[in-house]
Amino acid sequence: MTVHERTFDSRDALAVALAARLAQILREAVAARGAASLVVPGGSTPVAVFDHLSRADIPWAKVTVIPCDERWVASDHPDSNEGLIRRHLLRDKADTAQACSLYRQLPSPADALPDIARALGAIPRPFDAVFLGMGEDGHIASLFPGRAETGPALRIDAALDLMVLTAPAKGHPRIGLTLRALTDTRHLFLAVPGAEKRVVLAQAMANIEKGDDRLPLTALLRQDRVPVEILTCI
Ligand SMILES: O=C1O[C@H](COP(=O)(O)O)[C@@H](O)[C@H](O)[C@H]1O
Repeated sequence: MTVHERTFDSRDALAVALAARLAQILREAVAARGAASLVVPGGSTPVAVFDHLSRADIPWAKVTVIPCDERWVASDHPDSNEGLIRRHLLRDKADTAQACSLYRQLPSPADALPDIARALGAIPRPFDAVFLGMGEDGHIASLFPGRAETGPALRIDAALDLMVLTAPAKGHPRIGLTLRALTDTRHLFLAVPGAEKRVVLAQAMANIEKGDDRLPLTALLRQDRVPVEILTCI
C-alpha cells in the first residue's frame, strides 16, 4: 500500500492541479508510445477537472478516454457518464479524443458485456492514468459496499476487467471496471473533495489496519499494484 495525499484550499485548486498532472501524463504517454489512455469517473467530482483538461494542449486524437463505470442508459441521457465525458471533456482542444463506450443499445449490460469487454481489451495496458472519485458511502466507480457482486469485483486476482454491477438505491443497472482493471495503470488518482468525503477517507484508511474491507475504498488503498495519489480539499 502506497498512498500520497495532497490537500488543496478549494475544489477549483484541486481541479487545476489534477488537470495539469493528467495533461502532463497524457502528453508524455503519446510521446513515448504514440497513444494514451485515461480512465475517468462519473458524478459531480470530475466536471471541473474535465473543463480544465479539455483546454490543455495534448495530441488529443491519440487519446482514448474510458469511463470507470456506466449506468445502462444511452449517452444522450442525463445520467450517462459517457454523456458527461462528451459534454465536459471531449470538447474545445479535446474534441478529437476517442471515447470507449461502456454502453450498447441492447436490453441489459449482460447482453453487451462480451462486446464491451472486447473493446476494452483492445486498449493497451497498463492504462496511462486512472482518475477516480468516491461516494460518501465509500464506493469507487460502481463498486458499492454491501452488494453481492462487489466482493468478486474487488479481488485483485479477479479473472474479469468488467462486470455487471448494481447500486444500492433503485436506479439504472450498471457496468463497470473491476479493481483489477482500475489498478492496471501507470498512475492512479483519487479525488476526495470536501469534509464529508474526507471523513470517509479517514475511516477507509483506519479500516486497512483492522483488515476491514467493507468500504470498497479500503481495498483500493490497501492494494500494492500501483501507488494511490489522493487529492483532497477543505
Ligand atoms: O455513481 C457514481 O458516483 C461516484 C461519486 O460521485 P460524486 O458525484 O460524489 O463525485 C463516481 O465516482 C462514480 O464514477 C459514479 O458513477
